[in-house]
Amino acid sequence: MLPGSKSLLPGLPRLFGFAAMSSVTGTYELQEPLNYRGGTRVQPADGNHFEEVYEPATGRVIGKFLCSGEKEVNLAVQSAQAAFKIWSQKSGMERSTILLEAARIIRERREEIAKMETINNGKSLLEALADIDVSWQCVQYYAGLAGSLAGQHIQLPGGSFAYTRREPLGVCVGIGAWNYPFQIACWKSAPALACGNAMIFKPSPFTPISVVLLAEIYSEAGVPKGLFNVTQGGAATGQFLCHHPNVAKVSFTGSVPTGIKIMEMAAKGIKPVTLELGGKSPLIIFSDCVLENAVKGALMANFLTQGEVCCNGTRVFVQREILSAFTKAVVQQTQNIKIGDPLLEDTRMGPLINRPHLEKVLSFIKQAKEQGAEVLCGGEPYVPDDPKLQNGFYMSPCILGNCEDNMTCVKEEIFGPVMSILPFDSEEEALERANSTRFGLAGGVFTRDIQRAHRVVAGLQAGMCFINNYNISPVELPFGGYKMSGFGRENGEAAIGYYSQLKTVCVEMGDVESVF
Ligand SMILES: NC(=O)c1ccc[n+]([C@@H]2O[C@H](COP(=O)([O-])OP(=O)(O)OC[C@H]3O[C@@H](n4cnc5c(N)ncnc54)[C@H](O)[C@@H]3O)[C@@H](O)[C@H]2O)c1
Ligand SMILES: C[N+](C)(C)CCCC=O
Repeated sequence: MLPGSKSLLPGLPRLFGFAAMSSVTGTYELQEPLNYRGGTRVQPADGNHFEEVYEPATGRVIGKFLCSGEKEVNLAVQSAQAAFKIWSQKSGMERSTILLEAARIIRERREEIAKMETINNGKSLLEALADIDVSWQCVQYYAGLAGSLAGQHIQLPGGSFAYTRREPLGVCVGIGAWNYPFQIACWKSAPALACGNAMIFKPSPFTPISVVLLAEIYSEAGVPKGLFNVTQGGAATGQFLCHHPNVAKVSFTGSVPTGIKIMEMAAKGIKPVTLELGGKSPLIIFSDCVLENAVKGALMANFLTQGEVCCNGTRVFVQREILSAFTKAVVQQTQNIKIGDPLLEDTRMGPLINRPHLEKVLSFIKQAKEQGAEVLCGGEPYVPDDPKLQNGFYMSPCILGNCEDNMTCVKEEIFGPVMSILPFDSEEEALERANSTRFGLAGGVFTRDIQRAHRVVAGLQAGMCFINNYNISPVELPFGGYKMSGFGRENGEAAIGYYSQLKTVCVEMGDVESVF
């Protein structure tokens, strides 16, 4: 277990029993079709253009796929509708049995899935394994809830009564981002399927591979053919899905600008949406914290998955009395992060997702310098020694000092390994500055003062708050944003409400009293 990690990234302790795996970086070639429909991998029935798939560690193109067109989307919806008829008639316990089997298979195949995730996304194998553990735990958690989904019984005068039924919505669409490809698909599909829905999932075109493994696993576990389909493509494919009249709900994870478009499309069909969007979250470190934990927390808040994490605490507010000690320690530990081949066990930071994104992150750093920030470490392209990695999309993790609230690096989501340090003096000041953003996904506080800790998180305008830790994600906890970071919740019991609808049945036990 990582020191102090406790239940951090559940499953991490298992990792250390994991046999050393030699790196196969630079060898994988994509061969099989990536669409999944009717219980099998298929080539799309039509398409608009081809997308290349990259291995970020080497910069190699490992394959390409045809982005699905309207005809393919229609077929996927038809397939899901047929499966929905069967699945929605099953009892919660029947669904639970199948989902438990899916969770078991994911757990059994965790190393293979994690390896695929690392090859396609670039995150370290250590993190990918933890992601896959969170994924099977999520499926297992909703399998556990499936059997007890129930309504209410309400007594009415004269022996009459009413009851409510929790019913599925129908065919739900899940649209995912590229930073947690397999985990996002599980966070959406597990509650959706537990509630009796079917799902069509469209991953990001940057990371199309691992979600097809999930589709195969659901089939192997025994879901009806077509219950979980994968449709590949980018914006155009996503639009066909969102506009489809037989789609009942859209659950989206991605950026704010795309989230706005998703909401507009869903509005046309009065479809409910869940929006898991971006953030620029604050992490407030008080001078009475356990400094060692606060430093570790700041690294966890900024550098998982190369900083490409929606809920990262990238605005690190540090009380002035400990600014110097905190900055020295955090810079030192950041410089020690081992960058390189993400499939090697001791690598802690892999490449960013692709070349344009790397350049975008570097340009944020250039702009930060122009606006007066000081680069305390990193922020440069990084070229590993291994010749096969030399065209990969690596950079050194960056810490910016001398930051001010109005700088672009402090206001905008960078989605890369860039931490901004901001000194503060009082609690009131820190809270006001922390909330001075259009985002509201997450926030954190490090302090030994228990009253202050609860007071500060109560004041934070954010959906996911941490006290004396950051970026842990047990599946029992609801996760989602305030303000422009979205609405709806994933994980926890709360997600059930977003994948089901209540029917009220009013039962008369006497005679009808008519006013006519
Ligand atoms: N809140 C969360 O849980 C969470 C989790 C992960 C990532 N994110 C956010 O995601 C962003 C990074 O991911 P990204 O670059 O993949 O985001 P993105 O918005 O560019 O794309 C997300 C998904 O939407 C699809 N898409 C794009 N345009 C579309 C359209 N017009 N109609 C339908 N679908 C469309 C993409 O193909 C992709 O599958 C960051 O802002 C990050 O904070 C949020
Ligand atoms: C697993 N984490 C680190 C909480 C990230 C959740 C998904 C956000 O990008």
